[in-house]
Amino acid sequence: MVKRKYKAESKRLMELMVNSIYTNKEIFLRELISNASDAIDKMYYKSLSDENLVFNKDDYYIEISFDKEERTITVRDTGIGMSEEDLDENLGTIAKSGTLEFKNELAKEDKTAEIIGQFGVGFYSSFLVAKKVSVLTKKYGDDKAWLWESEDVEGYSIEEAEKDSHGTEITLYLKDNTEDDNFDDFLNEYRIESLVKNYSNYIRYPIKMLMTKTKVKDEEAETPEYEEYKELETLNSMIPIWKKNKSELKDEDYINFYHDQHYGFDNPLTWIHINVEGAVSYRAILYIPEAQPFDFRSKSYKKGLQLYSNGVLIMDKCEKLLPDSFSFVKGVVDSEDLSLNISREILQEDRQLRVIAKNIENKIISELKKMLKNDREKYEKFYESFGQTIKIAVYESYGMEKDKLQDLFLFYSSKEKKPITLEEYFKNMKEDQDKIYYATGSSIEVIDKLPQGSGLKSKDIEILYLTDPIDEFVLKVMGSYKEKEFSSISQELESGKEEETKDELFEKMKTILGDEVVEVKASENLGDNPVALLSRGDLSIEMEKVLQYQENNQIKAQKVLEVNKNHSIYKKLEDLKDNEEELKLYTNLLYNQARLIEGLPIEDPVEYTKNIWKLID
Ligand SMILES: Nc1ncnc2c1ncn2[C@@H]1O[C@H](COP(=O)(O)OP(=O)(O)OP(=O)(O)O)[C@@H](O)[C@H]1O
Repeated sequence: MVKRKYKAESKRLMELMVNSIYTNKEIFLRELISNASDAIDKMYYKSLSDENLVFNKDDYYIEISFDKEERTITVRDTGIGMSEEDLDENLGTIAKSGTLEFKNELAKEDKTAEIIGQFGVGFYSSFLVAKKVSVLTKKYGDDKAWLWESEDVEGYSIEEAEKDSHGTEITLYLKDNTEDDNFDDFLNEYRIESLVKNYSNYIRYPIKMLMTKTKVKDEEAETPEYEEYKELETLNSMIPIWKKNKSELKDEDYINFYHDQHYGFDNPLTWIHINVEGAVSYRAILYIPEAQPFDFRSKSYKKGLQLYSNGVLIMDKCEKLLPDSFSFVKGVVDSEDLSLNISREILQEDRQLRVIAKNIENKIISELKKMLKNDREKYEKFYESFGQTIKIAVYESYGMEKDKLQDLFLFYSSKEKKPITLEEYFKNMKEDQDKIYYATGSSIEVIDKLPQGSGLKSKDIEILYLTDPIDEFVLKVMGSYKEKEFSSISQELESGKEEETKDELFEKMKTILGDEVVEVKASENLGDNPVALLSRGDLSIEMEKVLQYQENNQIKAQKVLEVNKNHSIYKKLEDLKDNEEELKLYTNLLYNQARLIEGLPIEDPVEYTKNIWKLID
């Protein structure tokens, strides 16, 4: 059987490839610059084994220029260049990467190179914006130079040409403007500058361009006149801050980088500079902002870190690098070990990314714990801004994130009169105490006066005051801390236990209140308060409020009205037991007052007020 080769309509294939791989036309410049950088790298690696070649840094750079009249953009490098054969092989064959071969050769000698190219397609992205591309090139060590040209992706030509020194000069003849695309946009020095800074800022070699400047024409003149002149400027900053050693960097370097990258208008509260070498190597700088980003609470806020591979920006917001609990963290990650997909836009597979994300999460947690231990004030400031985000993450994971994050929580303590951690509460627990008590309400002051807390306080038991509406939901999904169950002071202790002897008074009060309460009963824990409202079962009164507010849900907590038998008001009720009208009046009043204490609305405020007037009168 004769084996036949596939045939392909190369023009069609090329068009398909170019237009389907890249979603963003502007990346053509990133690809040409990356190729130029690889070509200079090859000179560098050559110099390591070639005695005759001295790698003088100043001789190696990339230069971009454009011609508005001709509508061309040129990217020139002083790299290794290409021979006629190289041109034919590398630019004449789709998906052939001379650079990958070079990297593989180095690998055979156990050398690694931070080289960018690997797929053998980047060059063709030129055709996203150009109708014609010409490549003038001379290989290092060769006498002859060559001109490769291709128009409308329809084949290419190679002819001998003139060029003084080694390197490559690629000229793009821009496509005609269309209704959708204005290619002339690229013929603007500020546009090019911003593309370089965005995608190629950390290419190791200088990327230069003539930039327009102004100066005063005549210093002596009374009214100064300005004139324009051009100056060759390096557009990229080359060495990224995250590749420098920590010891080289001052606080202000980190703070400046935070502002330069527009991570926030505030100053960072702290930062973590990571350099991991291992199965997956990466470097990162992570910032914890001082204040919430201005759009943090809006739907348009997107979490994520900037992701670089070998100094080339791959993604501006890589969501997968950050868990929801730390969605406020800003920063950058750079790794050589990522498997990029061909467009360098998304990642081929997630394994490396998952390893990095896990590692980053652990680093953030340990940094926060360190802050909690060493700089409590700073931590409290952090927690004020972002504590809720961490709590929501625990709640939304149905408690799965609990073990990881629970020691980052702070809640106000009734005893310490300041926020404490769960661990601190745990350590302070009484020997026979088997529950972690909490109380909920709109503010510390309000909670502090809740009658339900009196009993515990008299026994010197600490209570956590929860003022954030999410708090109780979080504790409910957590269930316990170090095997100590969370227990609300507003939750009935022994739910629904039938009393041995039925209390006639309480029965009557229950009848008056109807479905508003499930029971009226006596309590020993109300201190000097006559009544209090407690909840039975899982849904607390605080949760009822949040749910009604959030979801306009009519779901209600089962309420129990507890009455303090040691209070004089109880005695009064006893006396009124057989006076139906008076008992109704007082029962309703006391119930509504208990509702008010809990922050619940009164169903009929007019009736309630009139009843009080009746008593005053
Ligand atoms: N400026 C240049 N100087 C020298 N060789 C170059 C230059 N540009 C391209 N080449 C050669 O052409 C090959 C193909 O380039 P192309 O950009 O298509 O792919 P790549 O850079 O290898 O991989 P990737 O698609 O990942 O960018 C390169 O591997 C390199 O051998």
